Amino acid sequence: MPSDTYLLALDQGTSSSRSIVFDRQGQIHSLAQQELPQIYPSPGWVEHDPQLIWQTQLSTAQQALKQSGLTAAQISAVGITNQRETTVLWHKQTGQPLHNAIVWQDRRAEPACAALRAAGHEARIQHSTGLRIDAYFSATKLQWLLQHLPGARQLAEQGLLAFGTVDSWLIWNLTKGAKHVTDVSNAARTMLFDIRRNAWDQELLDLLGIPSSVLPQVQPSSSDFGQVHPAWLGASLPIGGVAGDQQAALFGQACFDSGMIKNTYGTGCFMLMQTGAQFELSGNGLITTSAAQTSQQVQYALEGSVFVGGAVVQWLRDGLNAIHTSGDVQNLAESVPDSGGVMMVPAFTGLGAPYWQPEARGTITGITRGTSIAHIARAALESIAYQSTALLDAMSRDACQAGAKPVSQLRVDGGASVNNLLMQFQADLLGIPVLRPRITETTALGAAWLAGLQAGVYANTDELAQLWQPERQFLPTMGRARAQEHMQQWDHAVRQATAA
Ligand SMILES: Nc1ncnc2c1ncn2[C@@H]1O[C@H](COP(=O)(O)OP(=O)(O)O)[C@@H](O)[C@H]1O
Ligand SMILES: O=P(O)(O)OC[C@H](O)CO
Repeated sequence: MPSDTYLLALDQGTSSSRSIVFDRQGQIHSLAQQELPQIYPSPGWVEHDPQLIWQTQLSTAQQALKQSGLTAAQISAVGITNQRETTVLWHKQTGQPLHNAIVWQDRRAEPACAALRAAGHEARIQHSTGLRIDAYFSATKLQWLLQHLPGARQLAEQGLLAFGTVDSWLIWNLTKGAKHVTDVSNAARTMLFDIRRNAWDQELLDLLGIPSSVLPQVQPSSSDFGQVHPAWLGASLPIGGVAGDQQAALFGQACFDSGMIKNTYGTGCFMLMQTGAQFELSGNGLITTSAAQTSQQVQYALEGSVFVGGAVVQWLRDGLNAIHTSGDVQNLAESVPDSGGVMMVPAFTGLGAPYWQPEARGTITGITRGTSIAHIARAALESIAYQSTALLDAMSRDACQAGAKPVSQLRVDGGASVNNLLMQFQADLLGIPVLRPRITETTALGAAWLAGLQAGVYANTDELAQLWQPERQFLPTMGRARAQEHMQQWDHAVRQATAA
């Protein structure tokens, strides 16, 4: 392969659409980004306009290509990564969406989930999909659309409707309706996909009243997803890689071996551990999901998510006016030697894994007359590391119960991973090195790598593992006894938040 080979990654996230041109070494050659408007029709509901998802994504791809100074013919392949679970339903003949996309954060399907739990389906669903029954996943969002949109069920039964997560919707548009496909890592987030057999779960489809004609065809994450129509980027380009954003980040962090873990510190935090071909159900509050697959060979990951990660810093900025920009939090927090006994549990919307306490609410405890806003900022920052430590502890327990080696390092990315104070405290609590890579755009990089493998730009994952390099390593400096004391204080604070 010539060294002037490039890959284009489309990264469709919750708050923005981004496109990045990478060179063969994984260096960013050009990047374009556009905000995506959020729609909140009623409390707990979150929607996106599917046409804006498509238009912003296309426009950033065109911009990134233009800025790169390359011609489309110099791009070897296109990779797609996306916000997961978000549900789109469209008409196969007109290509028009029937409704806004229902976003992963949307809670409208909670009553349907409660009914499934009450009817005793939890174990059956977890056994096949690896998931807990929750409105977060696509299944009950799709069920809601089919039940509430006039004529939708009839159209679906006539085979005229297409359901897709955001990757499917983008591919449908990029190929001008030639492909209705998805990859295993996105299918795994629908709560309709049997991740043991790598196939849609017909029994579950029947239970939820979902006609199989609406479903996309499922492929390995690195495979032929069709061609971008020449009308869009000036040439026909192969789409060779597709993965949900968190699985793409696991891939982009080169976590190819069982036991390797990455944590993405964005608005929330998403921690994934590669578990290889072995399907394991967590005994410690995590979910099992498909990792990106480069062949028909199944690959799994354990996943835990923290609902409020970097968002606690946004709250300091927008809710408390304690800082001007998110980056200011480091100086403020560093102006005091520690949090002075203050503990913050940012359970603004309940607590996710491993606690699963939807009713919990945020608390700040340990305030004295000497407490300043700096102590609160430090406690807020530390809460991100505490929550992530609880996830890693759960993963370590699962790994240990499965007879795996102890976790030896954590790879990090996402907006808040630039914060050195946070990363050092994370390493101190965990007692293992925290590694921040040179390229922190690991989500897009993962999609580019998946596409590059399919296009023959890279021979195998060993070659990709060589490209991954740390920019900085944070080594633990705190004694283990002190770290455990900290975690006990955190556990105590969580008990207070869940009792509130
Ligand atoms: N220096 C910083 N220290 C701590 N948090 C930060 C810093 N810079 C940005 N953040 C937080 O990172 C988050 C944005 O990260 P990003 O990866 O872009 O998130 P997302 O993909 O969820 O939109 C915001 O919640 C922001 O408050
Ligand atoms: O778009 P992000 O980065 O907020 O990620 C969203 C996740 O995929 C939701 O599961």
